[in-house]
Amino acid sequence: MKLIYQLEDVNKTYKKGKVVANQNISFDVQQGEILGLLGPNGAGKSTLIKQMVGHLAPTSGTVCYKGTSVQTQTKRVAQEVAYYSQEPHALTSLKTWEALYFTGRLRGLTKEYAVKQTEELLERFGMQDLRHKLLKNVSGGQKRLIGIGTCLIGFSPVMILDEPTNELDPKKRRLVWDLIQERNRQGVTIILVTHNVLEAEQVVDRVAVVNHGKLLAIDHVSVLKQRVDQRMKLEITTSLGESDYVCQSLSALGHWTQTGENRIRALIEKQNASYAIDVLTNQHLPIEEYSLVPPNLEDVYFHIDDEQDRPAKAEVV
Ligand SMILES: Nc1ncnc2c1ncn2[C@@H]1O[C@H](COP(=O)(O)OP(=O)(O)OP(=O)(O)O)[C@@H](O)[C@H]1O
Repeated sequence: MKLIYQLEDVNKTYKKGKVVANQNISFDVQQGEILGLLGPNGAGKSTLIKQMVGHLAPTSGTVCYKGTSVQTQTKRVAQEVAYYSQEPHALTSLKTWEALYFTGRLRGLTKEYAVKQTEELLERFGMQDLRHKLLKNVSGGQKRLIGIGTCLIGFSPVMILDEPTNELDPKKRRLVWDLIQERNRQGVTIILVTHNVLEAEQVVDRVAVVNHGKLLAIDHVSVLKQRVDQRMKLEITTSLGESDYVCQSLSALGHWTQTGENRIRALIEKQNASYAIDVLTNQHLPIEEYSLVPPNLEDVYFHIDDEQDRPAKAEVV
C-alpha cells in the first residue's frame, strides 16, 4: 500500500508559541483510504490539515506528501490535493456554473469535459436553475455544495475536506457522503474533518481522534469500537432540573456526561446492565425515559476523550 501522507512529530503554535494548536502528531495516510479526523471545537484539526495542504508550515516536525516535504512542493500538492476549507471560498463573485467550470479547466480538463462535469454536478446538487446566480447570492448550504463540487471536479487523486456536511440538510448531507464514497471507490484518497460522527461512521475506514492538539487515537472504526465492546450506553431523560440529582444517585454506575438540558449518558459495563435496570425501575428516581443500547462511534469518541481527561478514575460499580 502506497503512503500518501506521512506526518512526523508535527507541532504547530500560534502567537509566538502562546497558542499550542498541534503537539507531536505522527500518523500516515494510505492511498485509497478515507480517514476521518474527529475532535471538539478548537482541537487542532483545521490547523493540521492546513499543514497537509501547505497553507501553514509546521513549527517543528515534518509533513510529507508522497515522500517529500509539503513545504518544498506546495505547487504539486495544490495540483494534486483538492482542499475544501471551512472559510468561504474566493470564488463568490462567480456564477455557480463558472465556479465549477473554471476550477475544472484549471485542473486541466478540456472545455467539453469541464462542461460535462459541471452539468453533472449541478444536476446532482439540484442546482441547475441556479446556474446563473452569483455564488454570493445563493444560500449557505448551496455555497457549500458548490465548494464540494470544486473539489470533485477534475478528479484530483486526493481530497481534503474540512467539515463537508456542515450547514447541509439531511438529504444533501446524504448526497455529499454518497459523492465522497463514489470518489473513494474510484481510488481517491480522502481525509475529512467532521462533527457528524454518526454519519461518518458509515463512510470512513479509519478515524483519528484529536483533542487539545494531540492525537489521542488512530485506527479502524471496528478496532476503536473494541475499546467499548464490553460496555453499553445508558441514556436517560430526567425530569426538568433533576439531572444533577440523577447523576449523583447513579454515580456508582459510571461517568455521566450531560448531553442536553435533561439528558445524561454513561457507558456502563455490560455485566452491570441488569443491575442498572433494577436501580432505574425500583429507586423512584425522577426519570422520564431511558435507553440501553450498544455504543456507536460517537460514544467511542467521547470515551477516548474522557479517558484522556480522567486517566486514573475507575468506571466500574
Ligand atoms: N490563526 C490563528 N491564530 C491564533 N490561534 C489560532 C489560529 N487558528 C487557530 N488558532 C487556535 O488554535 C487552536 C486549534 O484551532 P483549530 O482551528 O485548528 O481547531 P479545530 O479543531 O479545527 O476547531 P473547529 O472544530 O472549531 O473548527 C485553537 O485554540 C484556536 O483558537
